[in-house]
Amino acid sequence: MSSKTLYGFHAVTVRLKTAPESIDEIHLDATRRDARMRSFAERAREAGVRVLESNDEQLSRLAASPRHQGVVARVQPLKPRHSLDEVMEDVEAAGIAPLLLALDGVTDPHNLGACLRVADGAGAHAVIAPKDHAVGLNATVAKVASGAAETVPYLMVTNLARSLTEMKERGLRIIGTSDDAERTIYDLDLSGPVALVLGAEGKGLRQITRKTCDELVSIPMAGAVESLNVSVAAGVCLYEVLRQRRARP
Ligand SMILES: C[S@@+](CC[C@H](N)C(=O)[O-])C[C@H]1O[C@@H](n2cnc3c(N)ncnc32)[C@H](O)[C@@H]1O
Repeated sequence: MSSKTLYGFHAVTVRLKTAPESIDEIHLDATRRDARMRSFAERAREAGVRVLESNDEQLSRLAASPRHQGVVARVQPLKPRHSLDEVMEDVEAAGIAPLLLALDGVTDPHNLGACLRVADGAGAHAVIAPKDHAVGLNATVAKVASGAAETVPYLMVTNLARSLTEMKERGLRIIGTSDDAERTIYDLDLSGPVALVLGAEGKGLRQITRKTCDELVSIPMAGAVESLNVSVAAGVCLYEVLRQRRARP
């Protein structure tokens, strides 16, 4: 298996915590010797990972980005993410209501990274996207996700509408989001099994996706702009689910 690069303090820390055996080596900026960096290097060595010192230029080259925060790791790709079946089995075994986030064609790696980060924060069990119309996991996504690309399964499916229908058959309520919907996310009881569906940056939800949803809801917009960034909208909706579930355990 060929190695790939992971960079950024949080992204590499999470990989070190969850799958240290997948890290070939970690390159650290030799000029950054603060306590956080020293303890990070110590943890990596304790986990049996080779730690090398590099300069800023080498790190930028390795990461193919100047935003490496002094930490670049060469890692083996993790085993392919779980299938929807595996995710649902885990969730059902844990006896909790599933919370999934479907992204209908998000193409910007920063948006996907931010969606994964907020999905992790709100306790979502997976993020689902169509294979053909969406950005895959890459180094930018992993960096922006701050470790969440390692913790939240990102399932790329052949046919999103079919996968949403399968979720429906498993008892999930499929809630699409669109700024033109009459009901708002605050009008729904979200304590049961739920999949939230968000649309692409420019086009929003595709027609076929809209039709597959059980209902469509909006997030109220009190100012002049019509819509929110997709990751912000994901945050509002996911945290409304979390708020309701915490209020009604
Ligand atoms: C930038 S918006 C796309 C706007 C696009 N012009 C449209 O027609 O939907 C990306 C996605 O974020 C979600 N979103 C953004 N603002 C929203 C709002 N006020 N209410 C509901 N969903 C919203 C929707 O899922 C939307 O498809």
